Amino acid sequence: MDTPNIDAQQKAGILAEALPYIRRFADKTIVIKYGGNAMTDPQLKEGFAQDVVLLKLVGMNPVVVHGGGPQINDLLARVGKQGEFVQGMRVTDAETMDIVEMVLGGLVNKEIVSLINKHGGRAVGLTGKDGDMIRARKLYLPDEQNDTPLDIGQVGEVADINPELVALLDSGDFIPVIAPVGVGEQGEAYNINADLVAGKLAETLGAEKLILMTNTPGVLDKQGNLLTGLTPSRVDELVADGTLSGGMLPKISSALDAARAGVPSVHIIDGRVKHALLLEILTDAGVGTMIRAR
Ligand SMILES: Nc1ncnc2c1ncn2[C@@H]1O[C@H](COP(=O)(O)OP(=O)(O)O)[C@@H](O)[C@H]1O
Ligand SMILES: CC(=O)N[C@@H](CCC(=O)OP(=O)(O)O)C(=O)O
Repeated sequence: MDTPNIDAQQKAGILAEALPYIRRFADKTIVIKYGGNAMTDPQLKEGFAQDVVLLKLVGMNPVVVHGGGPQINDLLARVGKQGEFVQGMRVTDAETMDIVEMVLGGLVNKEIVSLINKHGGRAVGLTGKDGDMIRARKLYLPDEQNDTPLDIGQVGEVADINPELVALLDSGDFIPVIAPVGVGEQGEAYNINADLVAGKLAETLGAEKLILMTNTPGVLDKQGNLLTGLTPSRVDELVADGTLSGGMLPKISSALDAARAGVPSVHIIDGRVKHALLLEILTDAGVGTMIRAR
């Protein structure tokens, strides 16, 4: 009889170790935010799609919300415009909004859908306009120097999410892939930061986990060391002393809101690590930063 080599035995052992996690998360919803910065390497993108398909096949309900900030910047540059951000949010005039919608709802969304489907999943791509799913209102940013809030154009915050469409897709074994474009009362489009959509969606769907995949090992302190766990008071300190800035601001705020709203586990992880999703969900190897409600 052939003795399986150690490599195969190790693989079998690893698969067996995943069993308790598979049982624990069966039928549970996992909202995965796939950041534009984490989707640069073709091999990593393939790995991401494989992981999502695997999670679905073992009985979980992965729901993907994607970003696409760098991809929007690329198309803006091609039409001679430079992306501008305030407090981690893109200043969005009418022309920029068209490009945001084209890139997020078109290029990026369909690329992720195709990748998942190539690996045997049944992904369906949507924006928040589909089925009137993500209703938005205009977002005004606080201005520290002034009492008047800042107007950064067609940028929205989530007013309300209708979970019916996602539930319908889940029940049909489809994998929803959602672009963060919201719809206003008059049918107008709003550009919403993808972290905010993912957090609200996790809350609305009663998700078991919210995973925000980005391009850093997690939240880092001033010296660049990984902070593996964060409480709201620690986050306040890190914002106040400037340790958290740019795109990390909406991310952490969305993560905290979701944790406080009862999402049991909220993580910011490094999407540049191969199979980061499987490591996070199916092993003890904690990767990244866990955000706690208290
Ligand atoms: N303390 C911090 N720890 C980690 N990243 C930080 C921190 N402060 C700011 N950042 C920035 O936040 C970025 C992640 O946010 P963002 O660029 O919006 O990525 P994504 O496309 O994944 O949403 C990091 O690449 C980093 O430049
Ligand atoms: C208002 C706002 O900033 N919207 C984002 C939406 C995309 C996004 O969030 O992409 P990442 O996750 O890759 O950063 C933007 O226009 O870049």
